[in-house]
Amino acid sequence: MIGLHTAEQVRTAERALMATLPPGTLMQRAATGLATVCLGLAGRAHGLRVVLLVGAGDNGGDALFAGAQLAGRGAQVTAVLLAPERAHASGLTAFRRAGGRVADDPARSGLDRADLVLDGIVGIGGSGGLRPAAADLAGQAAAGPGLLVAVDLPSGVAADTGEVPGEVFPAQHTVTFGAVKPGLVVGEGRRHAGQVHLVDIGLGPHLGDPAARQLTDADAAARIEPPSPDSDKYSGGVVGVVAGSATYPGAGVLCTGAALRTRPGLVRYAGTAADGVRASWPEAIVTSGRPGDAGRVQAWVVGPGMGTDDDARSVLAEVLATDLPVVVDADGLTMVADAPELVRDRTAPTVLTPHDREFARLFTWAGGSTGIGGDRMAAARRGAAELGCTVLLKGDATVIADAHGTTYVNGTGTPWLATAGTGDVLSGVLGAVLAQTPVTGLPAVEAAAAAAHLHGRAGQLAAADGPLIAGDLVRHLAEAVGRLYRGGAPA
Ligand SMILES: NC(=O)C1=CN([C@@H]2O[C@H](COP(=O)(O)OP(=O)(O)OC[C@H]3O[C@@H](n4cnc5c(N)ncnc54)[C@H](O)[C@@H]3O)[C@@H](O)[C@H]2O)[C@@H](O)CC1
Ligand SMILES: Nc1ncnc2c1ncn2[C@@H]1O[C@H](COP(=O)(O)OP(=O)(O)O)[C@@H](O)[C@H]1O
Ligand SMILES: [K+]
Repeated sequence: MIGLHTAEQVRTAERALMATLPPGTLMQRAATGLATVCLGLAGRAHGLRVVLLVGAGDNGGDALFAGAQLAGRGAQVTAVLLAPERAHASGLTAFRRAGGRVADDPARSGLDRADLVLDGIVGIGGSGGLRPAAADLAGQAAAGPGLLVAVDLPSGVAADTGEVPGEVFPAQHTVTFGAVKPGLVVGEGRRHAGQVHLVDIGLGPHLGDPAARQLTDADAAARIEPPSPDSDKYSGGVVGVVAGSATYPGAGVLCTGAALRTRPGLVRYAGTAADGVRASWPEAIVTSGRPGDAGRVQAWVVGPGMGTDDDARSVLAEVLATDLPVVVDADGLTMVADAPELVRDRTAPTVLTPHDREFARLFTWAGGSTGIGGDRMAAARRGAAELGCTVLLKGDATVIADAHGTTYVNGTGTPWLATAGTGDVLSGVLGAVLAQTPVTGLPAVEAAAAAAHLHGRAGQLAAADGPLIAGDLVRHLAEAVGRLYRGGAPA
């Protein structure tokens, strides 16, 4: 499990640890980790042209000490000081002593021919959009040829939320210290962090509970129960699917297929796309009747492509009136927006899986001029609390939150998933994981996080050779599940 810790949580842990160590120890650990990652990325030190962008705080101190180490290994290192009189004093002394050069004029920093640029402008001490001089340097770095490495956090990204209120240093790599900050993996910040390298500076015992979490492959595997020798087709949990329509059977086919491929015990389908579903999936038990005619299930998926007419509304109400876990997606969400009490009054778990437009329709405060806003974790938590459910807010970093504030940020996937029908597949995967929860006892928020993780991995596999369509995702689910269980080993 990867814990995501806010700036305040990191500072609290740092204070506790620093009290036990000689002054400067943590910064030395951070700088040594940073220099080590940089050497690994560059593959050499001698002759390497490095430019440090140095702000007035400890983030700049990290850059200066790391720059000193690189200079000591033969790199040609130039520091651009944003506030020369406030630059980290001992960092600057060490840097000069190691042969580093301070640029007299930011315009002649060498950013136009650097091999490597370290962004030490601002770290967890930042607030608001980058100030003009810092924004200008970030822009020059982005325009130049150097590999862009952010120190702790790309300058311009809000550590706790991933909001980017102005200009930003567009990092290709971020070397972060002590703990991964949410802003590196969620919202817009994720798009500017590049590959994240976590340097252990010893904070672990002092960190406490994270503000949010991200599952690893092993975590996801542990949350999707494989069959055992005493299993039968019912013991993995039976999934019920209400999706698609006579005119548009596709959503029913994709959703049913995804549920089957995730955990093929038994999947029941009830709805007007029955003929199409039966033709595609002879393994499913299919009725064209109402959910009540389908037989017993342990979880329902309701909504994708089912329409929003009076019949659809009454079917949705029937499913939500059960005492079973329910995933509500797509058209189901549109109908819940008109009748939120259907969800609010439930005692069994409900998982809503909106994309941004559906989210804005569901929650009036999010539908205003500012929309969801830049803090996607806060938005998902607020929506979940308002309806007493779990909200899975889709995006390039899907956020899952429940009414207690427990939050996960998904770390898998690919932009190729932005294609029609992939959401229908996600709801089928989620239905299958949720149907196990009466046996596994897994909270719905964890089931949803595991489903999003698996869905993203299937997307990565399906996109390995080029563009994917939603059907490819269903076809790659079995391999994705198998890889999770085998720890990612190739098939
Ligand atoms: N506290 C510790 O023990 C450790 C801290 N470390 C480093 O220290 C950093 C935090 O240092 P600080 O608390 O000094 O804060 P920062 O260095 O992150 O930022 C403070 C400086 O940035 C400026 N600044 C703030 N917002 C800005 C904006 N929007 N545009 C331009 N400049 C802005 C401020 O005027 C101030 O000079 C961490 O991110 C990490 O890199 C590491 O050395 C590990 C140990
Ligand atoms: N740019 C992106 N990068 C990664 N994943 C994405 C991106 N855009 C969408 N996705 C994922 O693709 C899926 C799309 O779902 P959805 O919008 O409901 O599509 P549909 O309704 O057509 O099935 C979600 O799982 C979402 O997280
Ligand atoms: K930085």
